[in-house]
Amino acid sequence: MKVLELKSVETELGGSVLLSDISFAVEESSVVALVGHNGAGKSTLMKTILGELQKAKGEITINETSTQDEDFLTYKEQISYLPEEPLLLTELTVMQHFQLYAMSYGIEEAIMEEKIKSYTSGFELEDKLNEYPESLSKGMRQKVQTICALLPDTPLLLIDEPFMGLDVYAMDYLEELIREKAHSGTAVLLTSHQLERVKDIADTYIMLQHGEVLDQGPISDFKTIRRRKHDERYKD
Ligand SMILES: Nc1ncnc2c1ncn2[C@@H]1O[C@H](COP(=O)(O)OP(=O)(O)OP(=O)(O)O)[C@@H](O)[C@H]1O
Repeated sequence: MKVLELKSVETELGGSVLLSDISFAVEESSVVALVGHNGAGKSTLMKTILGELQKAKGEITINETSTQDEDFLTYKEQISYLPEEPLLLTELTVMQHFQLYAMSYGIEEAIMEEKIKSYTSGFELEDKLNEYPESLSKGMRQKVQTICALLPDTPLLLIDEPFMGLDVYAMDYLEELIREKAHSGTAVLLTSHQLERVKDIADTYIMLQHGEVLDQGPISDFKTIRRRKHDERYKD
């Protein structure tokens, strides 16, 4: 099933077209990597899917029925999002952030507690539950935001630069969690510049350039394309 489908989506901001004619689908239980140079439009596309940026044209549908234009609340409830930069609230502790996310997605208390225990142990944050964001390191804040996004079991998980600021152990653990999510049915769309890591977890890729889809296909093709470009550059 197509958990996310975009048809000819266009996004404008301040009179300039940032995305044009974007069409693709993300299937259930799959991981799709959104790749491209700085400024290619990856974060803009994530924000357009979330509805933080309003699309000028096209259609975005979740689970083949819920369109962004018709019932935005139902549409939005089916998405969990990990932003590129942590958006933590200064007045809430780490635990209160988790509770806030769990409550807003209606997660049962026992399930929430079990997940928090498991994720905080995996990310080595068990002793930080009563701390405020200002007393955490950048990587720890990123881990807190990551756990918030992983708590709900939504059909679609959007992750913008998941590995940024994480140490290698946390990156490996997150990679494992993303695989688990996909295995249990979640459709994952992630952006990353860590191409070596991405090619191990993604099933397919979408390459953006200047706000347009330059290329898309199975991740095995992406490896070949990259190798060919690398070989061409160094053949002399
Ligand atoms: N608030 C904004 N107002 C105007 N233009 C913007 C705004 N945000 C982004 N852009 C422009 O949109 C284009 C795409 O930016 P975007 O942040 O989506 O790129 P990206 O692929 O996520 O890049 P990176 O890899 O650096 O994170 C860029 O040309 C950028 O200058």
